[in-house]
Amino acid sequence: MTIKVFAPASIGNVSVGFDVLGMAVTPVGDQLLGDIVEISAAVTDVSTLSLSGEFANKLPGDPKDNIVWHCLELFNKELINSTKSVQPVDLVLEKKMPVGSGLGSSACSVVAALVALNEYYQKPFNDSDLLFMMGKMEAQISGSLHYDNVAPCFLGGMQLMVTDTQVITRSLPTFDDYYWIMAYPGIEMSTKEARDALPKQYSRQDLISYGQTLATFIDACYRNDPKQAFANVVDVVAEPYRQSLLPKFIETKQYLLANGASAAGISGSGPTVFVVCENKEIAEQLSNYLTENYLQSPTGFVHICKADTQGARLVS
Ligand SMILES: Nc1ncnc2c1ncn2[C@@H]1O[C@H](COP(=O)(O)OP(=O)(O)O)[C@@H](O)[C@H]1O
Ligand SMILES: N[C@@H](CCOP(=O)(O)O)C(=O)O
Repeated sequence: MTIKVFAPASIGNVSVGFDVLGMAVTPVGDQLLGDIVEISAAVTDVSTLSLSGEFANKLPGDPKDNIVWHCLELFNKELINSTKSVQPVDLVLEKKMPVGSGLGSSACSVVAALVALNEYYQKPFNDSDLLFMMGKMEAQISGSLHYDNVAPCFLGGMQLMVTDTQVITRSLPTFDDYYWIMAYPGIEMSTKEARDALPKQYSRQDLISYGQTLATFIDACYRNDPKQAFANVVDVVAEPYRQSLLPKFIETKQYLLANGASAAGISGSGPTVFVVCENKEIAEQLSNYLTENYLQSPTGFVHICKADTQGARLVS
């Protein structure tokens, strides 16, 4: 029996909710933007991990340093803790997501691996157990615990991290008519380094702005008021300190907002930019602009996306 799980790209923070808001995205059409993990019974009596896909060559040379391998180790430990027996498995990671891209690349691998393992063992763990494990793995990679990529990648849609540690995340209504452009310029930005660039403390004014814009955004989501929601996609926590690390970001954002974008910002820790568009025509125009002006290497790409409402899923 072979099981294959796909886990989608996501926008960490969505600008207005640093570390507490994230949204999964999927390109319009039938392309899959995310990672795939395949699992089957091991051919020998030891587990293995092999890699394929466009960005496999960007991952650590030793598969045991891969986050997917760490997921296997954690999952096995949890199985043993719940007195279940562990079997050797062969894992294959199809690394379709660029690393250090701001598209939740490590989250895609973590989520696909843990969901595939859970399916293989016929669901010994529930969604909360899995989410805890996903958070642990993401923290190991980025240096601190944040669920804003793993939660939407796993569950789909827009997710708000809540203070109840048993619940962790709640789904928010998304604006289904809107398009989200994802423009990855083809350069790397380490999440850990981008987190280190942030101040340790913020002013009272920033604190008030953060609370007010996030609260207004959530209120607008529930009232289905896209104009108010997207007017509040403002980042006082990360963007002011990260934008200078991202070549062409400042002038690109200015152009996008002056030419029809409802909102734009850094996806996760960058360098990917996300752009919210109220219709397909604007999305196509701005996506052409980004292709011509924001891409900086041949591995860059631009996708017109919608919110991915499914999250991690079995694929054939
Ligand atoms: N399967 C994997 N997917 C992505 N990164 C991985 C994986 N396994 C190990 N890594 C390492 O984890 C780090 C991920 O970097 P990070 O900046 O957090 O990426 P991203 O923001 O795209 O998730 C890199 O050093 C990368 O080599
Ligand atoms: N909230 C995190 C999100 C990081 O997302 P990634 O896609 O860059 O890993 C942050 O902004 O540091």
